[in-house]
Amino acid sequence: MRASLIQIAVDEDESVESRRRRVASLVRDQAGADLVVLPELWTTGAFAFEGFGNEAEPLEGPTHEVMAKAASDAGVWLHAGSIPERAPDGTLYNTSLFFSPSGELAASYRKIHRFGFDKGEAVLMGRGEDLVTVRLPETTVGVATCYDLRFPELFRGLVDAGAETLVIPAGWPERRRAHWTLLARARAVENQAFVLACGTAGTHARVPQAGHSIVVDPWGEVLAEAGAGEEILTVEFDPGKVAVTREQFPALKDRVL
Ligand SMILES: O=C(O)CCC(=O)C(=O)O
Repeated sequence: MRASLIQIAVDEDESVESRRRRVASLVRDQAGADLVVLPELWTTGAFAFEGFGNEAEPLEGPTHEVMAKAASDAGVWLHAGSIPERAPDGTLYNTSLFFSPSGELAASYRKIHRFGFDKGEAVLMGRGEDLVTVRLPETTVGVATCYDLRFPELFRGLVDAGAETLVIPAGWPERRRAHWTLLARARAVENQAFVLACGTAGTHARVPQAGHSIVVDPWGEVLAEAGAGEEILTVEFDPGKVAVTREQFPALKDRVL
């Protein structure tokens, strides 16, 4: 299976509209991949809080339209990262969109753990409630977003729902880059699953982004890791390795809680 993680630079000198066009073109360039992954809140920037309200869109808004077409043009499964979604009741959510190769919205996921403690996303956005998995021909994907990476129980829930590949878009800051790579490996090892974690590059709202998108196999080996700048990280992996790892080292069967 071939996956491309598009680590976009999210800087303030590019408009949302032109970034959407640019990213759609990068997605189309990935024709031939099975799965393409974009980062969290790449239209606004994960730390550009004022943009959440200004740029919020309905689930089937402009990003949905452009990304559905890009997925079908490229013929790929597309985890289109997340958007600031405005729900019909006015609540904002950090919502991921997952398209099939025909451009259908196969799933959406509202981020469960909102970041910021008593500010930012944690107060501006509503909390998602549902775990989401998506069945691809080669693997079952479980989705999570950025700060969710710190909450192992969410990933256990995804594994219980059948997840073998964990896809995690993020806008992780450079300041805590060591946590990002450590936690990505930890989630892979403890769940005996592939982890595909796609971050952003650039600087917005004075927060330099970590980049360093990473793909980890079920044994915890890093298959590929990006640098700090804009980059497309492409990796081939065998989804069958999940079943082999879980059979040869059946630690998941020893869970007692
Ligand atoms: O947990 C972290 O250190 C970063 C989380 C974050 O930036 C986010 O969820 O947007």
